[in-house]
Amino acid sequence: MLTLAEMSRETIEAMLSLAEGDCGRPLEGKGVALLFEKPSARTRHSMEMAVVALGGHPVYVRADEVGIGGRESVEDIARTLACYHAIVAARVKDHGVLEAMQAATQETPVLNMLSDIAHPLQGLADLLTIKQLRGSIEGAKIAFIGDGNNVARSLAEGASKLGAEFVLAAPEGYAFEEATASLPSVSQTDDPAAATQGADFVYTDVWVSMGQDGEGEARREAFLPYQVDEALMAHADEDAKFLHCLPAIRGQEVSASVIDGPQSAVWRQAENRLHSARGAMAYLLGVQP
Ligand SMILES: NCCC[C@H](N)C(=O)O
Ligand SMILES: NC(=O)OP(=O)(O)O
Repeated sequence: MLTLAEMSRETIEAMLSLAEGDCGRPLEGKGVALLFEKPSARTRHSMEMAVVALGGHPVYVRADEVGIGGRESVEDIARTLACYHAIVAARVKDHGVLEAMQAATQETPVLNMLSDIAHPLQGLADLLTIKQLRGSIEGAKIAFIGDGNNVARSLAEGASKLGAEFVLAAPEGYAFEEATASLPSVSQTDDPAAATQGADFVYTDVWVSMGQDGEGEARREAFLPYQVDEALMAHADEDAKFLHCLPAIRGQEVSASVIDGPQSAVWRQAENRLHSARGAMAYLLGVQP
C-alpha cells in the first residue's frame, strides 16, 4: 500500500468497512516494523496501537538506527525486516525508497506511513471521517486550500476513486502535476473562494512540509492569500466541516477561530487514524469485511 491511486474502489471500501467493524486478531504472534525517517505523533501512535489491537507487536525503528543506504542497502533492510514482521511500514523522504522496499520484500506488504508524494493512511482516515460526518463519500465536495502536497494528493486519489469531487486551490507552482489533476472528479484553481464555494469539507495542511525548511520563506509568502479563516469558510456549505491532518500552525494555513471552532472535525479525524490503520492492516493481512 504505497498510494491510494494503486488501490481499487473495492479495496478502499473494504478497508473503510473494516475500520468501522471487527477485524479479529490477524497479527497474533506477529510483528510490524515501523521505520521512520521523519518525525511523527499521530502516525506512530495510531499504528502502534492498531498493531496491538490486531494482536501483534509493533517495533519502532528510527532510520538512523538501521542506516538506510549507508550501513546497509534499502533492499537488504527491507528483506531483513520481512524476516521478522508481517508488515513493513515506513515513513520516508523519497517515495522511491518504498518502491525499492516493496520490490525487495515481494510477499510481505510494505505500508507507506508518508512519503514526499503520498500519505495514503491519512487519506484513508480522511475518507472515513467524511463517510461518518456526511453519511456517504460519493457526491461530497472537498475543497483543499494550499499546497498540492502528499496529503492533498492521497485524498484526491481516494476521493476520485470513491466519486467525491475534489478541488485544489493552490498558487502557481504548487498545484498538482497532470497525472493527479486529470483524475476523474479532480480539478484545480488558484482561487480559494471559488474552490470553497458550496464545499462540504474544507481541508488544509501546512505550507512548509517536513524537509522543506529551506523553502520556508518563499512558501509562506506564496500561500499568504490561502489561509482558511472564517471569511473563506463562509463560501462553503453552511454545514461544512473543516479538516486538517495536523500538526497545524494557527495563524498560517488556518486561523485559530476555524481550527478551534464549531466546524472543526480535526480531532475526529486524528482519532480515525487509529481505526483506518487497523482496517488497512487487517485488509493487507487477508481479512475481509
Ligand atoms: N503529518 C502530516 C504532515 C504532512 C505534511 N505535508 C508533511 O509532509 O510534512
Ligand atoms: N497527520 C500525521 O501524519 O501526523 P504525524 O506527522 O504526527 O504522524
